[in-house]
Amino acid sequence: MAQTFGVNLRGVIDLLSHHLYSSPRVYVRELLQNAVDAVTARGLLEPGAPRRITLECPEHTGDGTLRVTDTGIGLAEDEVHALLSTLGGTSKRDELGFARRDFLGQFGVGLLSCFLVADEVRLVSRSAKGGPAVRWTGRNDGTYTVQVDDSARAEVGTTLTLLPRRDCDHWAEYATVAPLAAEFGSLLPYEVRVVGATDTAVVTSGGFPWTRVDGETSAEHRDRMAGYCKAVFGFEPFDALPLEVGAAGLTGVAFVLPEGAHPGARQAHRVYLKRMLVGTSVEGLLPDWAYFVRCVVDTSALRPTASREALYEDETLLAVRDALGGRVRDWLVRLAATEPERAGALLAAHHMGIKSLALVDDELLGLAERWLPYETTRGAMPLRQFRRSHPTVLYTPDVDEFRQLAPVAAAQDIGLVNAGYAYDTDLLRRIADRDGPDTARRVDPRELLAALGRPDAATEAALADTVRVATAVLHDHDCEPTLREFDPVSLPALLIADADGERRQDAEDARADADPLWQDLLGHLVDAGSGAAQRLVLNTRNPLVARLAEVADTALLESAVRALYVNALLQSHRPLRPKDTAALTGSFLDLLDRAIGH
Ligand SMILES: Nc1ncnc2c1ncn2[C@@H]1O[C@H](COP(=O)(O)OP(=O)(O)OP(=O)(O)O)[C@@H](O)[C@H]1O
Repeated sequence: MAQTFGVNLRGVIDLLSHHLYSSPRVYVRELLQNAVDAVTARGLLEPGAPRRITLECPEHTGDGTLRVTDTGIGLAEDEVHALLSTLGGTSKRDELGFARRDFLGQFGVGLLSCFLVADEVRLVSRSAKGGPAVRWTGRNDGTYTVQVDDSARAEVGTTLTLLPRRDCDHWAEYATVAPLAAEFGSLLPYEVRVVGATDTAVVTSGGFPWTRVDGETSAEHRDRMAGYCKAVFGFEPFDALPLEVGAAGLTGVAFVLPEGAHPGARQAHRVYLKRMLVGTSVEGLLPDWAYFVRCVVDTSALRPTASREALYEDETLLAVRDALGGRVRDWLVRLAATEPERAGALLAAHHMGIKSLALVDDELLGLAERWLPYETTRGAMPLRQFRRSHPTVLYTPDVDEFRQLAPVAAAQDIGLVNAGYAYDTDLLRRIADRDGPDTARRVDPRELLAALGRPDAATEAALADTVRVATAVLHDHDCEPTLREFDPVSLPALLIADADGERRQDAEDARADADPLWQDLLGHLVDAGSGAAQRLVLNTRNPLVARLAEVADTALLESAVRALYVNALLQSHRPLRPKDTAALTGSFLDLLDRAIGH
């Protein structure tokens, strides 16, 4: 025979009330939510019925309790059993179990959050549908009592009384409840009042703060939005974009951060669901690339998680994310067309997000190309500008390589772009895909070598010995010397990597460490290649290099070549291998020894 699960009520109540929600503060939200739903339900039945919700704090009630009264639909005795006394019992789903559009609640567990702060909850209610008033008392051990008592309450509606636990008194105080009610409920459609000893706060304000009010000029609206953003997020926005996604019943405003937000920064949006605050740092409302935008929205179609503190990642949320991302993107494109200066400043401030979007969006690719500055041998400038004087954009995919090649390229009048930062190389590849392979190309260091002039025969002859010694010394470092004359004169030597040679060198290094089986195979690879992995290009225009021709002492020549090699290697920012470090130390000490003399 099939048996049903036994349920330990106290355990379930503890689980739901203490572990579903992140903080006891949410009990205020759940109370407001039930009261709002009850008022809404009554309004559907009796359009002219009063719509009031009042929270009376212990300072006012005088007996240590918090009292929440609403003029809502109330509950009859059978409903009290079916809804209040049943976990998961809710009046807010339709026959098929779907959450009904007009209501905030849907899970039938919210009332349990009262047990976060109270041991006992008392309810007195009179239903708008008729019948006598009824009393219900629930305790955190999972027991409850129901009593029909027609004298308990004359008017239709519900009063809920919380007896705070001894250690939770502060959760019921006016100083806590009034700000919490304001935070969660300021946009609710009915008047919510919090009463303390002498103060009364009406926490609801009517319309959405982002809706333009009658008679407000667009400049006034903009100023008001800037003030609202400052109050909510703490920054002066670069701009405020109205948001509207009809299909998701969404309205709101998106604020663009003024400068350099970090791309890894968490998106933190303020989300209201049917006018009740879900959370102040809800994620996933915008695509990742829009990390520089913060939204405040109200929506009726997105689904909250049961704790009501985050959004459920479903198809609707995906569609909303797409729609809002599209809105931000269109705004960017329009800004670039109408206010190019401002757009340029914004794009420069948020270039990471824009670049990541430009990888998949042609229009943004155009904006990135027109506005985002790149480091080039002609100074910092957008690619569009660079392309005007360089039909083919030569770029290095590596910052270190750029640092090393740029001075030489600039002196030879070769334009070079540093595409070593995030997304840059991919963007240049996209531009080449769009406009043709000749538009942008990774520079091959060897083509730079080809652009450097050969020294005259006399210079070559004078340095023949130097080259011979250098060839022997550099062999150990898988490097070959070459003589060229180039600017800048101050640069004695340039180290250029040869991709084929590098691969061969890697294989050779691997062979040294590999077991015999692999050594053979790697040996084939090593032998198949030709040429060294690197080339040390000695600049014959440099006075130091020129003077090497006069050095007769071979040992000194060797140290000088080693020193030039290591110096060029350091400038290329490539890692030093143990033999390079040894060359650095050896040549330095030898030259020092010679400089000091005997
Ligand atoms: N102030 C009230 N007036 C009338 N009915 C109420 C009131 N508070 C609670 N109820 C009834 O008790 C039911 C259970 O409330 P509870 O807060 O536990 O869940 P819910 O609001 O339906 O869903 P959720 O878990 O999403 O809040 C409600 O569906 C509602 O029918």
